[in-house]
Amino acid sequence: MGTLHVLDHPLIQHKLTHIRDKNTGTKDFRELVNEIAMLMAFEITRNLPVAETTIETPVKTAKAKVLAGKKIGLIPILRAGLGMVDGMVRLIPAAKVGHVGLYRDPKTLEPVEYYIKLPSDISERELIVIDPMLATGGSAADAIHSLKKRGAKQIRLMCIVGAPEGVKKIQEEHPDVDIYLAALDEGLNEEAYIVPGLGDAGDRLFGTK
Ligand SMILES: O=P(O)(O)OC[C@H]1O[C@H](OP(=O)(O)OP(=O)(O)O)[C@H](O)[C@@H]1O
Ligand SMILES: O=c1cc[nH]c(=O)[nH]1
Ligand SMILES: [Mg+2]
Repeated sequence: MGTLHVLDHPLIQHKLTHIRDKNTGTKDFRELVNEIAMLMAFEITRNLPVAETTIETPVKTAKAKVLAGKKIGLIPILRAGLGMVDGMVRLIPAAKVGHVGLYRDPKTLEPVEYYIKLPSDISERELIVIDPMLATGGSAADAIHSLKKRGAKQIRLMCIVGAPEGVKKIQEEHPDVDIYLAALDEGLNEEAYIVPGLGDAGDRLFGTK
């Protein structure tokens, strides 16, 4: 079963409090989502492998470390996942970005895929699927199925707020995928919104409410 990691760094938690607040407007919401994504990226790249190299500092020859791991691919789930991309590529500038367009049908709650465009070498990359919200888990589970169908082998899922229902679904359908959250909330309401959550992440990011 994939492991659930809750990244409770104080800076992440402080910023999360602001995006939960209904009085936080679009500009601040967008900036904070990017900052949280960057901090989460910092945490989840902690174990990337490094190799030793030799460089000349102005003072002497020195052994030094460089990243030596697999190449990374970021896969935002549209729309709301887009709000996390800039923050992450500032930390991982060599990452390629693939897009999976999904929306959750408000009546059936089933994800509907409307777009997919991926780097050609996804099977050689460590993929990080990103979306601020993991509610029923339907969207993320579907996106991960799509990636696997196209050859992806190594996938992690990074969301800001998750519900236990969504975590369970991913762990059941994709036991090979580790999940990273900034917070694990109480559950879902009757419209499958996360409680207490932060409302509709896409609408709050793009001002479409
Ligand atoms: O876990 P689930 O129950 O599938 O719900 C989570 C999904 O719902 C939201 O997207 P939404 O459908 O609102 O699309 P949007 O990003 O275009 O607003 C959110 O960004 C996730 O993708
Ligand atoms: O709480 C939720 C659930 C799904 N999608 C959102 O944007 N928010
Ligand atoms: Mg939405």
